[in-house]
Amino acid sequence: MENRKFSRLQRIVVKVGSSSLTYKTGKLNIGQIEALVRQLSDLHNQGLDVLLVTSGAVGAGMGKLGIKQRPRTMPEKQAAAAVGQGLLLHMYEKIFAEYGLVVGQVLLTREDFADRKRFLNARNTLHTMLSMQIIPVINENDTVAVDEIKLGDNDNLAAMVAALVDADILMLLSDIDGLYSDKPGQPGARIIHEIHEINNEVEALAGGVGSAVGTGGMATKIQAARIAMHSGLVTIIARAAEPNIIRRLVAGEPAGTVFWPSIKLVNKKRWIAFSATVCGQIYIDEGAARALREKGKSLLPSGITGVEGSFEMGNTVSVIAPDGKEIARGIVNYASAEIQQIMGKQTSEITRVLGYKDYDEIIHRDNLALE
Ligand SMILES: Nc1ncnc2c1ncn2[C@@H]1O[C@H](COP(=O)(O)OP(=O)(O)O)[C@@H](O)[C@H]1O
Ligand SMILES: N[C@@H](CCC(=O)OP(=O)(O)O)C(=O)O
Repeated sequence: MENRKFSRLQRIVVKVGSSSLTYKTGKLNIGQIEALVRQLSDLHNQGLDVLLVTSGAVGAGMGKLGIKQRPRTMPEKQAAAAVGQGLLLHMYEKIFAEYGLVVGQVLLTREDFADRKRFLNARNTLHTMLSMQIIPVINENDTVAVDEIKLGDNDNLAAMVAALVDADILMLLSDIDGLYSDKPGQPGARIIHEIHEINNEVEALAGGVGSAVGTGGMATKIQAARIAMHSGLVTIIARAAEPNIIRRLVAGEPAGTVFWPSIKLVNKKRWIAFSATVCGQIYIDEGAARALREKGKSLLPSGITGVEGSFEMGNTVSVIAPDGKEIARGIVNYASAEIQQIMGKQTSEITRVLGYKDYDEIIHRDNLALE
């Protein structure tokens, strides 16, 4: 197979899963961590911007505490993560230091992506770290993240980080060398080398949860690849334990499974589409769906047939076509209670109905990210 050609390769996000960082005993796989750090340090020395998203806090904590089964309750997981995150960072700090590099710990939760101010703040911090030649070592802030604010898996976290910093490539390194056509180990299961579109068939390949310590298996890796593809970056799933895998992938060697990106969304639309919390639904008629999809228009009150959820102006909502499919997400100019009153009406009627008119559009096209 020919070598892959990347249009730009300046900034890379490498995510390593728990299964690759810890042994079955629960202890850290130091050899693996050393091999990863060595390659990342070398790429950093070549002038690439390198960000590491690392799992393994819960796994490492379990090892230290002598817990055999992955904890079920949230507080137990959090306690294990509190212990394990320290161990992990210590290890990275120590090994990167051997190569003369400095790391900085970044712990994120869903809220850091859902709130635009925090999103911009996180982006500034990461950009500043890169400009100061610091290697960001990123994980979810497991010790404070309860269910409601949890991303839950580091595949999605890594994709969101990659989109956040405008990376060129996202590598998801795991205990398996790529996405297989069937459950690995099944007769006839073979690796899929390239994916250009994530359709139902591709999604069906993700056979539930992954290894004993990992979270999400292939399902979350495919979700992550979807985010990355829509954000204009290449995703590769490959095996962490392959010798020199990161450097080989950067060199274009056709290992693992590559997901090629679709059109690049501008930053704000990307944030609307993938990071913002969806606070409600707006249902629209066929005419409005066509105007949005085919003509790139803003959403006006006249095309709206229903509203669900309670949201404020400035929140992100999903826009649903008559066939029940979500066709866009956007930031609303009016609260749900106001939209209830003006839906189906002409723009010229807004003032009469509400007593004021701040905007003509319910969602301006600049704040609308189409599917
Ligand atoms: N179609 C598939 N192709 C490859 N791996 C799959 C597939 N379906 C399920 N898996 C499982 O996903 C696992 C990797 O996911 P996970 O354990 O969450 O890894 P990580 O800890 O690296 O995130 C593999 O070990 C494999 O058992
Ligand atoms: N934040 C968790 C990782 C959760 C996770 O996604 O794990 P994995 O599927 O192994 O990447 C931890 O550090 O244990």
